Amino acid sequence: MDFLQLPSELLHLWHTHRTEILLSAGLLFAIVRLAVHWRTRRSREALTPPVLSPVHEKSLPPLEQQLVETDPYTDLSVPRPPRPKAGPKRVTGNKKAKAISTIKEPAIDTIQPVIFYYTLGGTTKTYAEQLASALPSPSQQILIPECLDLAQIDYDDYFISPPKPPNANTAFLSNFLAHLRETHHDFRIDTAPLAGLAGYAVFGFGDKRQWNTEGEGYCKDAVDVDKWMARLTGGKRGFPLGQGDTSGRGNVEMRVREWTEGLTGIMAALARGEGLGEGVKGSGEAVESADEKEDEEDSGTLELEDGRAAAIKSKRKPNRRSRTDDLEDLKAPIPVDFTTSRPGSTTVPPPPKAMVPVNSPTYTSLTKQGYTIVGSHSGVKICRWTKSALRGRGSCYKYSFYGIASHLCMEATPSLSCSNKCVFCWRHGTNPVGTTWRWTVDPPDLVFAGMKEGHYKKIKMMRGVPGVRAERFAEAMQIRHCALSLVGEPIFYPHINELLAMLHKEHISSFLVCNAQHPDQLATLGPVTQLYVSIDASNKDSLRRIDRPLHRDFWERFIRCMDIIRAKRFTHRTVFRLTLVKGFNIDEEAEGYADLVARALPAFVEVKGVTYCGTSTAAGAGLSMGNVPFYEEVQAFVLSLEAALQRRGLDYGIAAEHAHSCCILLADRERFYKPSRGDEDGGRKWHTLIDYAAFFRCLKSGNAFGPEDYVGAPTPEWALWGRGGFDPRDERVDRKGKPRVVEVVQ
Ligand SMILES: Cc1cc2nc3c(=O)[nH]c(=O)nc-3n(C[C@H](O)[C@H](O)[C@H](O)COP(=O)(O)O)c2cc1C
Ligand code: SF4
Repeated sequence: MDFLQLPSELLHLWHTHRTEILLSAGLLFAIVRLAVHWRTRRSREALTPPVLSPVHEKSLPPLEQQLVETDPYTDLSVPRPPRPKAGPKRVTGNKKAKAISTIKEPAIDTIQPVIFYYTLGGTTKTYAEQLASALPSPSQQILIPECLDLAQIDYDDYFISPPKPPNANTAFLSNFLAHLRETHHDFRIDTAPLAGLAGYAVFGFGDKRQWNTEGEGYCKDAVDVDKWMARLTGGKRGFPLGQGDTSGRGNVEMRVREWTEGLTGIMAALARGEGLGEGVKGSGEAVESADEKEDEEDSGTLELEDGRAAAIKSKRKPNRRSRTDDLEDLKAPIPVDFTTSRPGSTTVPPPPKAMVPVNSPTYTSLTKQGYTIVGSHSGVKICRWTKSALRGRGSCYKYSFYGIASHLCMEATPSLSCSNKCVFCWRHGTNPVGTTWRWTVDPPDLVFAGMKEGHYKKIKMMRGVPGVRAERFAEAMQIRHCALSLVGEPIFYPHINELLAMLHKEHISSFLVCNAQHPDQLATLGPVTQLYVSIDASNKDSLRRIDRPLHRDFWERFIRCMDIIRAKRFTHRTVFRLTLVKGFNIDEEAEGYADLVARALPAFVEVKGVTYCGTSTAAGAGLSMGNVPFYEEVQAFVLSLEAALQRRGLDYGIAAEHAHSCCILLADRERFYKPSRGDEDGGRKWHTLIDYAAFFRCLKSGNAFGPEDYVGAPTPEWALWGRGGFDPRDERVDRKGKPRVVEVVQ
């Protein structure tokens, strides 16, 4: 063969045989290759024909027919419409978003699973063989799995690329990785030459005694193989990377089982013709997307170039109102009190209607923002921290303060409607408002079931996202915490107590946030794991300016709520949540906040810098980036609040911080700074974590109980005031997904 023709020959060969290269995956560990036979049965040749087998150029469809958009929801079995005849160029419709991959997936007829492994000591081989026998029993669609030792095969037969591996054992793996990398970068070969595969998944075995965290190299090669396979397949990650610790300290058998079950599920879905399912494809991009732009309860902070942290919400384009905007929204800014009807009024209230009707602009808008609307008035959405935790990149501040693992947390609300129009709320123009419940009411079991369904569906969509770990993914399929906040006012929902009881019955903890505008509902609220009340200002004028409440008697309602919180302090774990907005509610208000604390005596006071939402409503309220406090300013405020409390004889101390979220926690020292249970001589420590199991035990007992009965382990060292609050076991990344050094806030 003319050497100069080699590149074009290789390219030619690739285009001829790409369709026969079926499933792949695996390494060190195991990559599952699912071979694909075309529905047309035109080319039922050998899986990996010899490199120099005859080329039938015309048997390939034209290249453009292989190109489709990478819409995970695209039904790939639907044929493309015929190309229109050539004519004058006409530009119609919207510009399409850039697709991740442009290679058409074939309709799957049969699946040939192939397990590749690489082993030094034999462990991986044993697991690979176990996996082969655990996969679905062979059928017409799923064939007997092949188990291949990467040291024995020719890469070119499976992972197209020129270099051959040497025989040396230890160098083998890095050669394999180099092979994958070179294939990806080889200009003669498509950047995603394995895109014809049905999918792949990788499992790595590591040893945590020596390589404790991923940062230190735990399962490093598997992480790399997973990344390269994502690129070579154009994002065909079938299941998140699995990892097993063979040191004897981790439950490796369980990890393998979870991963195998996940893989089996995907293969079954492929066999049913559902492809890799709904979700975001593993992009395998060099810069992985850590840039979650959507809004969520605790949107993160941006680190500024000078090292300072500020709670900044990425700027979003203001929502343009359509002419058909929901009437609720148009009414919203006008403070109308529906609760105090004039005596003798003859107005007949209109019949109840759905709060968020399916065909309303509000529904469309919320859905576009990523909310799943449940029934007619509830919503669920996975927050960015849940996504971040699934990828081992850190949980929200509630993990540092109270032990909430974000990947186990569901963020939901049973009432999308609220009675305030807070200036910093990023849902303006989308959520309905009102002062009384005047909508149809969905039963709590429907609300609960819908929330769970919506949440799990969204979690499943994370399956192919780069960096998601199989272990966390499997754990996330069991909700453990529920943050009832999101948008709206949860205690507005007439069956809130029943809903809470349903959560607790399934051992899902509840954090409920209310806006201190519904004293009657607050007074009758049943058990909640942690009860928050938003304290957005320390005096009437400031509250009016910030929260823009719809109730005329908003201040009286607020004060009544303070007294109820005080009365509940021995039955509920109460928390004041302060959101600091520079120029609105910080300056000289520490004394006012201290008075409110003295009145309500909450167990905890969380102080958080506002996140800027950049909406027109916020701008209209005079809010700009200048209103976002720097972390140093939040720190200074907390110190002055602590001093103001001390002056009132209140023993609150600064317990913990999460600098990344611009959030600091004060706690009642008398109740939560004490020796650990069973270690009375160990000295006093902050105990802000929650013992969730104890909470459910208390509930089950049927006896009266209080916050002291479910105090958890001491607050972790890294979360204490002055330590920053980022779990060192998680990898910290910047917005481009690059590793970042954790800085300590002094
Ligand atoms: C030469 C060598 C290098 C290793 N490097 C890593 C590593 O970088 N990260 C890790 O988590 N484990 C590492 N390990 C531990 C292995 O991944 C672990 O012991 C695994 O169970 C070995 O599987 P095997 O018996 O199939 O070879 C290494 C082991 C050997 C022998
Ligand atoms: S508590 Fe849950 S919903 Fe709230 S930020 Fe944390 S993970 Fe997200």
